Parts: sequence; structure tokens; C-alpha cells
Amino acid sequence: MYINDVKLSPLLVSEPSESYKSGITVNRWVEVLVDCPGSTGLFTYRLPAQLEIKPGDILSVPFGAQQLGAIAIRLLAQPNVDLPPEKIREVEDIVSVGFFPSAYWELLNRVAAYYYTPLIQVIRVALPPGLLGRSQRRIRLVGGGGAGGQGGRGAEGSRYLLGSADPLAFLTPTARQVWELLQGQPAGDYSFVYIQQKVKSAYRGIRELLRFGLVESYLEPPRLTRPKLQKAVTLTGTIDHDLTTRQREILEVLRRHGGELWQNELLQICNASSSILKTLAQKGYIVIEEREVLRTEQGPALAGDGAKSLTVAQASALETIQTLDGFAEVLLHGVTGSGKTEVYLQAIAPLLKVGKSALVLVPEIGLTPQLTDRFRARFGNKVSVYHSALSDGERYDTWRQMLTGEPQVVIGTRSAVFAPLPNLGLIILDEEHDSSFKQDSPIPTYHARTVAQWRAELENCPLVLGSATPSLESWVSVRRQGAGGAGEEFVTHNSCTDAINRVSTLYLSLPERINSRPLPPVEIVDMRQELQQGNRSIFSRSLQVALQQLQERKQQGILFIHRRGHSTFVSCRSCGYVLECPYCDVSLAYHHTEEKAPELLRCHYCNYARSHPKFCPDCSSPYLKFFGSGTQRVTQELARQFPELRLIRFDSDTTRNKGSHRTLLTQFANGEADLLVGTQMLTKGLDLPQVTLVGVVAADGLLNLSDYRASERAFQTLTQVAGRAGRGDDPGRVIVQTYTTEHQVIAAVRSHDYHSFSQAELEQRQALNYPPYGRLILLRLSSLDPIQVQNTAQIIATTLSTEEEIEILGPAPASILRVANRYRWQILIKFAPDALPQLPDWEEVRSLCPSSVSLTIDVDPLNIM
Ligand SMILES: Nc1ncnc2c1ncn2[C@@H]1O[C@H](COP(=O)(O)OP(=O)(O)OP(=O)(O)O)[C@@H](O)[C@H]1O
Ligand SMILES: [Zn+2]
Ligand SMILES: [Zn+2]
Repeated sequence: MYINDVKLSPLLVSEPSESYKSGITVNRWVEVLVDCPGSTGLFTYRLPAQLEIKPGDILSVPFGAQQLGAIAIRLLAQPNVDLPPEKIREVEDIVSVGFFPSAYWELLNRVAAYYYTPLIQVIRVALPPGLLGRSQRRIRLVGGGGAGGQGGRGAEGSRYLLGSADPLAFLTPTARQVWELLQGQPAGDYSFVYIQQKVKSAYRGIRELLRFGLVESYLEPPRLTRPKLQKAVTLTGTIDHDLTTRQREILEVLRRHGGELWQNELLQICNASSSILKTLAQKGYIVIEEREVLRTEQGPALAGDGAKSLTVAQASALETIQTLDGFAEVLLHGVTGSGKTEVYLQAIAPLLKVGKSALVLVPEIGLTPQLTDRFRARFGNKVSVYHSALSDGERYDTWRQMLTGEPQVVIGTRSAVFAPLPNLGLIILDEEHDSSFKQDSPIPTYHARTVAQWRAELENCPLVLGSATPSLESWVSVRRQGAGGAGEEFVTHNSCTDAINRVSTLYLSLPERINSRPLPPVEIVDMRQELQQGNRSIFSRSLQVALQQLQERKQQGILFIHRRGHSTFVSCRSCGYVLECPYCDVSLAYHHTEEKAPELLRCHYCNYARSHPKFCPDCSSPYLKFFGSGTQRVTQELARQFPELRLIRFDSDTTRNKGSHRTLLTQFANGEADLLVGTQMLTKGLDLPQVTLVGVVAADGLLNLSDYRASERAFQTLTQVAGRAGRGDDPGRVIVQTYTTEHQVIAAVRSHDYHSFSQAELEQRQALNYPPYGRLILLRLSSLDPIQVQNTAQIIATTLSTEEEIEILGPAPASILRVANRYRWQILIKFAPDALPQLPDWEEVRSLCPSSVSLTIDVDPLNIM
């Protein structure tokens, strides 16, 4: 035998016969990444002759005194001359061969290069937690069984034992010692580390035993990520006479449940102990065996749902998507309630039939149980969800299920863009404008849309970007630079090359809502006038009337508030003292969830909380006043002014627990409340036909952010929230309250005019060379030491200023200088994408940072504040 057939773990590798040594290549080396905190460089190892390794294989290597997971990066004909050959250690084993298919491997490498992140960090994002590194290497007797075991010896081993008086006389003392150690363990199985502790130079002895085929080495997956096994009970025999009534009862229960139950369930139902099951097993009535339980997240049972007959626009969009062969990027621009989801569902269905899988990326999964439900209703158990809120075990199991290659649909958040689906037939990014697709920290600071573009290209499948308010990046990529937009036409096949991605993007539009329902009229209320005319309430007269009517007409409404909590800050009326976070340069927000709950002051940056003081900490005055209004303040105000109105508050305070989003939304959908009051969370894809009224308490919080993207984000949020109204038979209406009625965003939201908004906004971006025209890289520096971080920022900025073709903005303190006791500075780098400037050598830049200052390179940053 030459080379072992390597399979997924547990993996068995035996040494080749002696004759192999004369073979072709003996001296081969491989550079690997080691999964060890703090180690980012490449390490060189020698390849044992019998191992065939390819880049992307997962290996096990000795590292210091440990045995670690590692990934093969590249093969070398010669090791680096600086390395003394005797210092180079040998690769132990292959844990998993061909683990990263080449397209996937290429994807990880691109992410690492583009986001200036060490490859191992990218791999960590892609793999479920704990997969690397924690595997344990173990040695066991071939055929199993030591002293107490019954196992025989493997064929390979027994060959050496034939016709020998002392069957192990040929072993060296070290090998013999290891052998005896293993014999002393009932299963004949110890960890490599344990054997090393017990036997001096155990490594040599183990090698020898491996060579004779007396033992085998295998890798045990980390405990955390081991498949979960549970005892299952299966009915085998027919019920007979030799049974007690109790035993008969248990078998009867089992039979009624289809002859199979988990042991713990059965015991619970029958209120029995496991000894009675043992007796039944001995009598041969049942079999008890360990079976794997998949810890994938299960949704509620759903009635099946068939394909809807499509509108003309949906049908046309679907047809275009289905004629795509191989890689293409599509922008599906459909107004709110135009039925984009139905297009996704029908585009996916035929793919599953031909054995392909689909990946659906959404901004936040907890917020959109409805979307997941729709997919489950259509595709049943072919749907799984993958996101960071799953437990490690759930993630691991879902991930393994993907690797099986079964045709399936994976719905996930940002990190699911790395879901290891073979045979990918389609990628969909729903609500593609949403900024939660971008990771700000830790590195890699990737945008799932950018990664999805590469992935679709590498897997040669289409990518569909869906939104009612496309990001300007996506919008520009369908427009020919300078020439008029593609937007006016119904379906445009636009193959222009865009300056940023150099990818041609097709434009598909769903310009109308389902059943030609109109978009809701948007009324803008000037709150300055309300005040002038004597209305001091936070609700305009118009909104008050609308709220009053809700109940009378048995309709439902949504009220959008920019902030959660009660008040944005608390200050003393006597001395003006403002209660601030001790760790951040921000004021504390007042939170009071319900009547008897404690009154809290909370920091929205570091989550510090303290009880609300009775007296001013500075002057002891009892007169503390609340300023600014969050969800909670608004609900209190509503309760005062509209005592009859039934409310549900929907924000991150009320949805802390797993499943609470779903519970609250279900209550609302069942008509248990008239009004849903909440934050951003409300804007993402809610489809409730009975909602007729949408109110925005104050648009100003959104409009006045100091970011170059503030207008785009405000337009998107307001349009999305407005889009929740009038999706059913009853017409909807939207009331937006603001102090800045003249803002261009407000005008565009009122007229549902994406085109003129984007045109005006793009002109400004172009003038200032901001994205999508110019590109940005943000350097974020932070440190506990305020002086050092400022000095470092200054030094880096000075160094960078010698580079040509890039523009440096800053260094500047972040808009909130101190968060969680760390002082934050930043440097913004602007450059033109076409010029392909020589970017700085980031390793050099990093070397300018003392150890007390941390530096994050945020490529294409979205949050600059
Ligand atoms: N062809 C169709 N016939 C009848 N109803 C449809 C059809 N297509 C979609 N619908 C229904 O129309 C409603 C709106 O669809 P959907 O939620 O997919 O809109 P959307 O475009 O994703 O909206 P948004 O961007 O606002 O989330 C849903 O209740 C959906 O079931
Ligand atoms: Zn005071
Ligand atoms: Zn804080």
C-alpha cells in the first residue's frame, strides 16, 4: 500500500512499508498557518513521504509542546535557507483533505488580500468556532481493546505476530512500553499527550507501532463540536406474554409513537426509569442505540405553501434570472411590497431539483422570522439558518450539513457568505443596501456584498441583489457612467462596465406593488409650526387624529422612533450636571422597561448600567430632568394621551431573549395590539397587511448625522419604514414629523422618488470624491493611553502623507473620543479607484504602532463617525 485513502475524521494513517523510502521525492516541505492565538506567520514543515498534501488541506502539526491544527498554504521544493534543516519538524497527519475546494480557497485568499487581514483570521470567520485547534490526537490499538477489551488485532499487525514465541520480541523497548500502556486501558486508547507524559521519547515508539500496524492514530474532533449523540429506543419484537403490565405499557407507548422515541422522551412520557428499558432490551423487545441529533435550529411547524402566480413584472424578472448561465450580477429593484421574495423563491425552486443549492443573505435573522418562515413553508426541511446567534453546536451541525452537498437553501446573516455549500446555484442578498452586511470589527472588515460578488464569480453562479432602496454602489454599477440611468425602463439589460467592480450588472425592476396597490401617501408635518400653533405634545395634531382613528377603524399602526430607551440624557435642573458614562464620553440614557422594574441609566456604547440616582451626584438637588425621547418615553406619552390604545414596544430592550422578536410580532399580527412602537428593527421586511398607518415621531435624528452617508441612510430607513403601510387591502398612510421639512431627503421620501434622490446625492459624492466614486480606507487607532494614541496617529498620518495619489484626512479624534476607556483616533484615506494607486505597505504602518495602540484597517468603511 502506498498512500492511504484519506477520509474525513476520524482519520487513520499508517506508515508505508520500508521499500517506499527509495521512492521519488523524499524531501518536500510545506508552509502552514498554525491555529494558535498570536501566531500569524507561516511555518515550514517537512512532509513525510507518504502524505500527499495540497494547499487548503487541514493538517495536524507539532508546535512547541502542542499538537495543533494547521492549514497547508503552499508546497516548497526547498525550505528557506535560513532554516537549519534539523530544526524543521514533520507534519503529523492530514485531518481533512481537499477541505477547501479551490474556488473557496481562492475566495478566502481574496478576502485576506483585499481587507489586509492575515489569512488565518479569514479562515476563522469562515469556519464554525472551535473547529480548528482543539482537535485531540489520540492513539489506539488496532482492532481496539486493551486489557479488558475483546478486540482482536488488525490484519496488518497480525502479520508480524505469526509464529513467534514472544509475539512482540521485535519491538524496541520504547515501542513496547507504549504498547503495554495501551494494553492497560480498557479501550486500548490514550491521547498522544498522555502517552508522551508516561513514556520517554514516546514519539519514536508510536512511530514504530504505527509502522507495524499495531496501533492507529486518529484525531478526535473538539468536544464542543463533536456530533451530539442521544439514546434512541426502537421497538423490535411483537408484544408477548412474558411481560409485566408496566413493561407492556411502555412498549405500547412506544408503538403508539411509531415504534421509535428518544430514550429520555420515552422515560418522561411513561415516568419510568432506564432500568426497565434495559430489561426490555435484554428480552429483545427493543433496541437502545446512540444516534446523532442534529442541533440545527428548527422553526415552528408550518403549513406548506405553493408557488404564487406571478405578476407580469415578477414573471419577467424571474425569466431573466433563469436564463442566466454562470456568473452575473443582477440588481432587483422592487418597491416595498412588490413581491421580491416570491421571485427569490421561484428562482430557487428549479435549482434544488437539479441538485444545486442556494444561499440567501439577510441583514438580521432574528428580525425577519417571517422571511425564514416563507422559505420553510415552501422548501420545508431543505432550509437551514446560519448566523452568529446560534449556539456553537448548532453552528457546527448546520455547517456539516452543508458539506454533505445535499441540495439546500441556507438563509444567513453576513458571515453566512462563507457557508461551505458545494454546487452553489444562486446567491441572493436581500435588502442589499443594509449596513449590517458590513463588519466594522474585528478584522476582516468585510462587506458581505463584496464577498458575495467574488463568490458568485468564482463559483460561476448568478448573484441577485434585492432592495427597494438600492445602495448607491449597486445603483452606480447598473448605470453607465455619465449617461442616463437604466432606471426608467422596465427591464434593461445593461452590460456597462462599472468603474468599481468591473462587473456588468443587470437591472430588473418591480415598479409596482402586488395587485397594483398604491404606495402610501406620505404627509410631512412641520413640528416648528405645531409648536407655534400651541401644540407642545410630541405628537402632531395630524398624528393624534390618525392614532385616534386606528382603534375606531380596527386597524393597526407602526410608530418609528430613532432611539431606544426613555431619554437620551439626564441632567440636573439646579446645577446643569449631566450624568455620563464613567468609561465613555457620552451621556447615559434613562431606561425603565416596566412599572416595577428598576430605573436604570445605561451607556449605549459600552453597556455600562447604574441605578438612577434620587439626587444629583454633584449638588444633591432632587430635580433631575430627562431630555430627548426614546421608544420608552414615547410609549409612556402614548399611554397618557391615548389610554385605550394597546401598545407593543419593539426594540432591543424588549427583545433581549431568544425568540422574543417572533413572540411580539406574532402578538401584533394576531391583533393583540393596535400599535407597534419601535426602532430600526421595524424597517426590515415586515409584511403585515393590516398595518395602515406608519408614523415617524422625529425624522431629524436620522437626518442630522455627521456622516457622508447620513442622507443615503436616512432615505433608506424612512422609505423602508413608510413601506410597511398599506400592504393589504386597506390603503395606507404615512406621517413623518420633522423640524427640517426642507431637507432633500424629506422631499424624496414624500414623492417616493428614488431616482431624483440618488441623482442629487451622487452629484455630491462625485464632487467630493466619496464612494461610490472614490474609495476609502479608514485607520482606526485606539489605546488606553490618550497621549500615545494621538502621537501614533500623528506619526502614521505624517508617514502616509508622502504617498502619492492618496488623500489623507486627519488624524482626528473619533466623534466620541473615549469608548470603554479606550481613546480613539482615526485617519481617513481617500483615493480614486481607477488610478490604482500604490497603497502603503500596511505591515510597515503597523510597525509604527507601539504595543499599547491597536490599529484596525477598515476597507470601504461605512461608519466613519
Ligand atoms: N404574485 C403574487 N400574488 C399575490 N401575492 C403576492 C405575489 N407575490 C408576492 N405576494 C405577496 O405580497 C406581499 C409582499 O411581498 P414581499 O414581502 O415579498 O415584498 P418585498 O418586495 O420583499 O417588500 P419589502 O421590500 O417591503 O420587504 C407578501 O405578502 C407576498 O406574499
Ligand atoms: Zn446638580
Ligand atoms: Zn460607556
